[in-house]
Amino acid sequence: MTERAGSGPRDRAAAFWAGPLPDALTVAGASPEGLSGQRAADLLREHGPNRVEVSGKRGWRLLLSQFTSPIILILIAATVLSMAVGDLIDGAIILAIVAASGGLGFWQEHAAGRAVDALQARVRVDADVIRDGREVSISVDETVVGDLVVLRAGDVVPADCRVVEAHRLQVDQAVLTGESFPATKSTDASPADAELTARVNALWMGTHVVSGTGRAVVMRTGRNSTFGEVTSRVATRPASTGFQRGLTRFGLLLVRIMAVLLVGIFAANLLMHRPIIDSLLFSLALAVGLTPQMLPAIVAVSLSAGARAMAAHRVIVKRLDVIEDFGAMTVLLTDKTGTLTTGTVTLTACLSVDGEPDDEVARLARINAGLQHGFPNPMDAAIMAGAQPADPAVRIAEAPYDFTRQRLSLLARDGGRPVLITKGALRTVLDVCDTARTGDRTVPLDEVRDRVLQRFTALSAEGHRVLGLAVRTMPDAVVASTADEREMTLVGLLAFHDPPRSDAAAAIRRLANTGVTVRLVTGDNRHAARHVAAAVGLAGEPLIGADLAACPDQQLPDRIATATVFAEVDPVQKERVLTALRTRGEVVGFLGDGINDAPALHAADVGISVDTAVDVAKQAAAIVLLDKDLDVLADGIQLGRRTFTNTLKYIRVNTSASFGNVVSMSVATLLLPFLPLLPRQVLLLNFLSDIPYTTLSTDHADPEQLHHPRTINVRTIRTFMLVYGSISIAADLAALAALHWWWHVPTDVFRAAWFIQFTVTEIIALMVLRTNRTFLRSRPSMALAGTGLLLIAITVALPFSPLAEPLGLAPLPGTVVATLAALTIVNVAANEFAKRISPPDPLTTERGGGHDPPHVGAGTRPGGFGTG
Ligand SMILES: Nc1ncnc2c1ncn2[C@@H]1O[C@H](COP(=O)(O)OP(=O)(O)OP(=O)(O)O)[C@@H](O)[C@H]1O
Ligand SMILES: [Mg+2]
Repeated sequence: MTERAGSGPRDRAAAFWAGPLPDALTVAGASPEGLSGQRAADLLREHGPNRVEVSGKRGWRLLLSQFTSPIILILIAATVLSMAVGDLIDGAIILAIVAASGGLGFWQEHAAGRAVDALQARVRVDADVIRDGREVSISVDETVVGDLVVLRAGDVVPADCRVVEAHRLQVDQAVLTGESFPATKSTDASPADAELTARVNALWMGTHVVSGTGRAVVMRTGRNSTFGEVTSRVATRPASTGFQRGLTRFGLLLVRIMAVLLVGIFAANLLMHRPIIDSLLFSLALAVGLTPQMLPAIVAVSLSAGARAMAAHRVIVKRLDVIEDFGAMTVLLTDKTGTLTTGTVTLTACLSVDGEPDDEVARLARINAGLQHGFPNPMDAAIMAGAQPADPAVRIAEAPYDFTRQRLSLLARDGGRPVLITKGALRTVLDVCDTARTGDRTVPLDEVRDRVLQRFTALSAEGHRVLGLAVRTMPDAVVASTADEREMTLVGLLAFHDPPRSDAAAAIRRLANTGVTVRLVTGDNRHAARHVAAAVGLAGEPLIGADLAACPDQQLPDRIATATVFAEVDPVQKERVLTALRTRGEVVGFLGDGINDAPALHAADVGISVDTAVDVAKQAAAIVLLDKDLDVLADGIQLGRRTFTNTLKYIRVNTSASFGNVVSMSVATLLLPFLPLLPRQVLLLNFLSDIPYTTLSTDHADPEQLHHPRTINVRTIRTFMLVYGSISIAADLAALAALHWWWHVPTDVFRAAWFIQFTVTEIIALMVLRTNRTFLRSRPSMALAGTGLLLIAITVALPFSPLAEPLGLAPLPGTVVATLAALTIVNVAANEFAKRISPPDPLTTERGGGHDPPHVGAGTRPGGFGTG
């Protein structure tokens, strides 16, 4: 990646990885002692928060965006043109209605955005920096150029930094580079023209520390960072969630229909020698009626309402657009420790190779756990719990724990000589041992191997987590590397207890009852995995990491089809399992809290973490649970489905009544000697019928609508459109026939009557088609019913009001009112009848056999872009 020339801070910090460190510190205005709190505060005020701002238009930009759709722009231009040639009043009315519609959308979206900002502030991702000479935790947003950042495993790299100090610092850069193996960082200089991956002394915003420790100085923040640059360059990337992709396809469908109608109606009107400007405005007004221009506001409002409802259950939604995918989730893949188990690990036994309790094993374990400098973890904490005052052993060096090797080695001076003490998953410890200590003797490992494995299996099957412990004396050693983990002597086993959560089984059953299957994926061994799985009601033989590794990508989806438990997997395999499930057409949620869960959290449709998780997991997650409680997940899923169901109601009105109205008007232009409605009436109708949508997010859903995972399905929308659109059109044309050919009403009465007719069909679509039940048996929310009635009242009153004159409406005679009322009853009956044959909400879950369009975007996850 090459740096673009420019000016300002970007330019000064360009190629900050090249050249001597002191120069870089000067450019950043940093010192090895960190910034003062005052200076940092000044910088923050001057340059703004360290944020990339992926989306979220606010203020003026949001307001403007309500008017920037091409069709609205053309309409405004045409109106201004009509005003120029004389029709001032008419034009002004049109502009007023367009402004009011835009204002309504803006107000809705704005309020929704504000509410969500407040919620999201409840989950904070921290950075540790040196301020005024002391280490403090601040929000990642508050880091400024020049800050000295302290980094440990599990930390998020808050901005682009230059390394000042590194101890076996390993960083996962997959977010930027896609490479799944961690990169080693050091203070070594990099050439100015080095590739991104070759800049060993640079750290990038958005990446995270996998192991080791270090310090680094912030060189670029926010949008000046490489991550910010990449993100803004791909700002127009395709919608990321399944639901968003569905909406996009629905939008395209409408645009296509609209284009045909627009041209058709305009041409027809011209052929019938109607005034050009009027015909143009009429066609444009119809086109506006067909574009679901309230959709962004509806979606924003219902998502924010959903997020607020979830917050009441202590579930914080960080990325709003996943709410619907949350409701669509078919598989929940979960980590073991702390989610299915209580996460409070206790050390229950330190055993010799012969299976006897052994103090020496306990002592060695404490040296290993107590002197390690890697990240804090429950196993080491359990070993140290209640430990005696410090052992005389002295730390020399360490080969820190990593998730692939699954071992932790500590080199210590114990009784005068350097000893390498290694503990880890038994399987991986045995790999590096060739002898074992039994009694006072050291014997070849093979002599005891079977006995050890039997004991290990028995302990694991009882639900213990078992580690192996091995030693090797290393005279004169001053460093420890993973290569030293060889020719070791097994000295014993450590058994830990971490009981399954008592509520897990019930929570899993509840999820299963609502169509979500839970699958377990863990780094722990197969026996322990099997035990915990059985305890929480998940059956099945575990599939092992080694089996996964041997399976090529193309065969993986079939291989994992029936597996419920995955054991002995490393972080990369967690992600592979997840991706394979998505390829199968599943909508996959991933629940995890460790550094090793970050890749899978990124790759999931719905990444879920907990507030106590490491920072990187919290950052990667789209949803954060404030309590480690599986039951709230089921609640959250219900809310996601309700949000989805309500959004679908809007789409349904749009595709039946609104769409039907447009077709009816197009047909009417051919049948009538005059325009069926004036352009301003079409726009007003459109504006007024938006009013009930402002309360749609409060609506109730029927229990059966929440019972299964839901996804948007363009095919069923098309069927729906055909059936219910036709009914609506038939009703409109029946009204037309009665008004024009039977009653022979004058033009303005006709328009007033049709205006009411159209509103009524929209209300029917909203109230009748919101449920598969008979409409009287499904109660709408008070707010929705209220705004619906308000809309009818306004529409019926309009022709009798002083506004009737400028709007071109006239009062209706009683006979016409009676006809419309009768038609309405027939219309409702027809819709109810159609519901028996073709339910408006088919409640199906679309799950393709791996080739289904909803998942073609599997590779384009947020954050998953290449180096460009
Ligand atoms: N601090 C440690 N020292 C030595 N070995 C460890 C340590 N932590 C974990 N291990 C070993 O590595 C294995 C994998 O643990 P890891 O935390 O990577 O898996 P995980 O998938 O997060 O597990 P879980 O599902 O239980 O959360 C453990 O079962 C254990 O054998
Ligand atoms: Mg874990």
